[in-house]
Amino acid sequence: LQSEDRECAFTHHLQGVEPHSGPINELRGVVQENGTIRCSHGSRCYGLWEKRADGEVQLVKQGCWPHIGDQQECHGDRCQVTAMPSQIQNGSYRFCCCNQDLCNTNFTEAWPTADTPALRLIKSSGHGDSQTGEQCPTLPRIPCVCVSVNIVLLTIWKHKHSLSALDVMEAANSEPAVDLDNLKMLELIGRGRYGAVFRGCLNERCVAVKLFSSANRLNFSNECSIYCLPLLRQHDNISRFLSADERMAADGQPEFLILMEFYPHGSLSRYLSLHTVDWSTCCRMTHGVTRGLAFLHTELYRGDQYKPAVAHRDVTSRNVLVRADLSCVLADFGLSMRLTGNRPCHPGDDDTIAISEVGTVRYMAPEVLGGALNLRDCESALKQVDVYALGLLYWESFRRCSDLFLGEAVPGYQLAYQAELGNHPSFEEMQILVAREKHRPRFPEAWKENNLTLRLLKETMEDCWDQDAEARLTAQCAEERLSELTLLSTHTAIHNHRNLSHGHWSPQVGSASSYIEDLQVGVVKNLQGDGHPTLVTKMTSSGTDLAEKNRNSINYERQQAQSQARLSSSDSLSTNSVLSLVTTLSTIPESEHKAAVPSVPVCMQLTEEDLEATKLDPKEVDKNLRESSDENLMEHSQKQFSSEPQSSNLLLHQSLQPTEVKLAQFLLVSGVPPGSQLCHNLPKRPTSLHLLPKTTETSSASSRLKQGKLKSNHRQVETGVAKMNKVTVITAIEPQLVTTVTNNTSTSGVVYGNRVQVITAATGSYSAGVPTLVTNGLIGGGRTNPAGPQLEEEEKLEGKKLQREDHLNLLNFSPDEHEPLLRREQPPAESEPFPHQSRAADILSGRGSNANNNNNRGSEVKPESILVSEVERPKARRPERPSSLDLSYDVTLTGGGGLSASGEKIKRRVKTPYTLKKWRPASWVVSTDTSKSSIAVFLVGGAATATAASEPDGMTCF
Ligand SMILES: Nc1ncnc2c1ncn2[C@@H]1O[C@H](COP(=O)(O)OP(=O)(O)OP(=O)(O)O)[C@@H](O)[C@H]1O
Repeated sequence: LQSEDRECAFTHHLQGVEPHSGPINELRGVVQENGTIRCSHGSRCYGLWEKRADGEVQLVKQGCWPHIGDQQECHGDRCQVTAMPSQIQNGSYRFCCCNQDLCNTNFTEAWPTADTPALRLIKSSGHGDSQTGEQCPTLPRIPCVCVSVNIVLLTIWKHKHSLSALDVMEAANSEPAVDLDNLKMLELIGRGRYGAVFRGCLNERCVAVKLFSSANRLNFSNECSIYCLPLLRQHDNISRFLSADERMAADGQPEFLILMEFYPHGSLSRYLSLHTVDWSTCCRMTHGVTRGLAFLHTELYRGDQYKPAVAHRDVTSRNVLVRADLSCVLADFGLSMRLTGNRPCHPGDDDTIAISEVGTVRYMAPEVLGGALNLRDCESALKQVDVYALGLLYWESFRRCSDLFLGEAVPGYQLAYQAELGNHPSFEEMQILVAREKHRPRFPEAWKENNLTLRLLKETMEDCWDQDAEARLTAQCAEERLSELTLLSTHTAIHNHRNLSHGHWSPQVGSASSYIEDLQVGVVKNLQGDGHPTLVTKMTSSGTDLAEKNRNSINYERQQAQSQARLSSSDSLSTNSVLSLVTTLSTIPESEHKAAVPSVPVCMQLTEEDLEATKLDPKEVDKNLRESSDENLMEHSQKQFSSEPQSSNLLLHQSLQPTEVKLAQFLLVSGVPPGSQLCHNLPKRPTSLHLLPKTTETSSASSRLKQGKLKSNHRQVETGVAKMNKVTVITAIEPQLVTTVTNNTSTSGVVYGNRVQVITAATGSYSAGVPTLVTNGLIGGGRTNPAGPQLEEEEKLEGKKLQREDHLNLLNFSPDEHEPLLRREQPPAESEPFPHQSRAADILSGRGSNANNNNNRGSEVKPESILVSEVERPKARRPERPSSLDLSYDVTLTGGGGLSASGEKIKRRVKTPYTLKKWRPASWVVSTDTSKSSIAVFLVGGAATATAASEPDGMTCF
């Protein structure tokens, strides 16, 4: 039945769609001559009506409803409105969906009301057997900003972007219109790739106005449509959208505005460039961003409201805004994308091409840079891309945490990879550094100490920016990590003193994703690949009891976990049981942070033992401790932080960690040829940067494979260039800033073509004492120094790597603003190195390979012979963290012969509590005692042959 075509009543007056003219992928069907629509892919029919106060009913939209499974009532043969209208704007909208041909012609209200019979048939006009003869409206009167914006956009884009019923529903949820006639633009406060941001004033309220030129209206509309999603605007960690509008610019072109709450500290990047932060503030900031992202990624149902999962796709420290109380919100949804479960990414779609082409180059995940985004599961893939960037954002933030640099100067603010590639990294440089060389931002020397806090912090970053996208944390899990980190003291007098004396924010306790608190009790379907709703309940606490309650709550969890572990002791299930218990910790709403101030911070009451013992199965700990002794960890840490470049001629045994040696020995004993198998377990860093090694007879197949991949990259990149060209042209007609700065006032002019609009205003608290804007460099190219004055200090210390970059000290101007989303020069000749290779190679070899990278836990280099054998084989997926999370490492071979993790595996990983993960050995753990061990080692490809008929080819299980 799912694949059956359904004929539905169709009304799409807003778009003026003619029969047969609607693209099938937008309308979800083909419009018929008789005005109906034939829906494909098993879509259902839907209808949306507006019922006015005077009782008049007007049809808004009818058509195909592709969101099967989202609404139970879609299975009926009649279009029944089951959601109480009070949930929707003014109680005036009626939505229903159904699964019979033309069942959406009329609707019935399926709830009893005082003045209507339980099932009162309400007629709508337009199709089929109209009972009341009311005329279909050609344009609904929907009194909300989002819809008016969307209507404007609809007329502009006609067939390009349609307003779905869901859009209208979501729009109906929005706030009443704001009258923008009284809006005054006071000061330019920032500029991004898609527009300029002004501080403005509306009815004496300070607002931020984001101005998009007509060329960037797609971003504008996308941002609006995301802000208009149900539930989004209620979230604490999503920037607050107020209104949107279109107006005519001086050049006669339309321009678009988004009105937002004004965040006095500006972006996180700006704040960090001007201030250091203490541990608790830093945790709070990063936790807020993570919480916002986790919420964004989550598909949510509440009553009749549905919020799809959304990928941000441009997570950067510039797209996080800082409130006056230093809490943070996620902003800038111009590139965001809905990832509803029913939204497939078909390879080859326009959509699909766009999927892999966006973002800020600096923050692009290796799979995006390498053109290897997994489009088969784009929902997970895009979330993973966001989490990668989140890891970089953590690094930027905690590097400014004064409590992590006791007794020494806190390093100046740096963007991720700024030390390596400066202010304007090119796509190629990023590709070499991040995708090929697996380089990650370097942890400061001061973090070398392996105390618990630092270890957890570093692991959290590493687990976010893991090279293997599927091995990354989910945003929900990252949020849990941040919650746990918040509990930890940095073991410093400064930190303790601050907590005691200020105590303005008590650490949030609990590992359950706390964004749900805002929604009270909700059914959440939020995990990648996890179709099971999770019921989350809210627990609150307040006042001085808070700390004790938190502690009790944790102890309670510990007891539960331990007793559970006792019950199921010997098999891997015990671990899973512990995991599930651990993930249901109670939570405390952030809104209570301000009020509930424990006299002694929770983090000071908890000892390290408390935290470590809390959630661990003692047997698991014992086992892991044996394999992962402190010495091992220390050794690992030393390797991580070794700044000495390592020789490329190291012998194999020198490049292996003890556990890897164990594995080697084990494999030798098992009769597996080490040369062919071990390389999978070795770090993948090549000794040189030959990205396109010359093909040999023996490696032609794999070389072709690689070339094919590169070709595909080029195709995508070229599209990116085309897009950028558009943007570049547009930039010329965008307002250009002319600013002079005096002590306390700023006079700014905005150039619209040849017209200059001068705005003078007291800069107020926002820019007081801060050189927010100086004489503009934009007209001449607009390159900026995002990092502020501190950076320059550090640049000198950083071996003058950044001196090549021009710095103009415009804090609010994106360093990447004039960079393409993707930019690529001519593809190099096959045998030549990449144009920027030498720079990246210099960085990597001169300073030693990145020691932080969790993917490089072993040695930095590998013997040439192993390199060759790696080139000769298709690259196998590196098994991730076998000892902790994936105790039954569940892998399947895809049709193409590559490995893919199963949904089960992802699910388990997603739910892995940190405390178990942190005990994982630095590398492999192999036990030959199969009766006691729940660990399986899989060797993939090469000489190993399957030992059982059930095992896939090329994979041997020991
Ligand atoms: N609501 C706001 N309140 C205060 N400052 C803001 C607000 N929105 C944006 N800004 C400032 O304006 C700058 C530019 O923002 P914008 O979102 O246009 O660009 P961006 O995020 O820096 O770059 P891009 O759009 O290319 O990602 C931000 O970095 C921030 O400093």
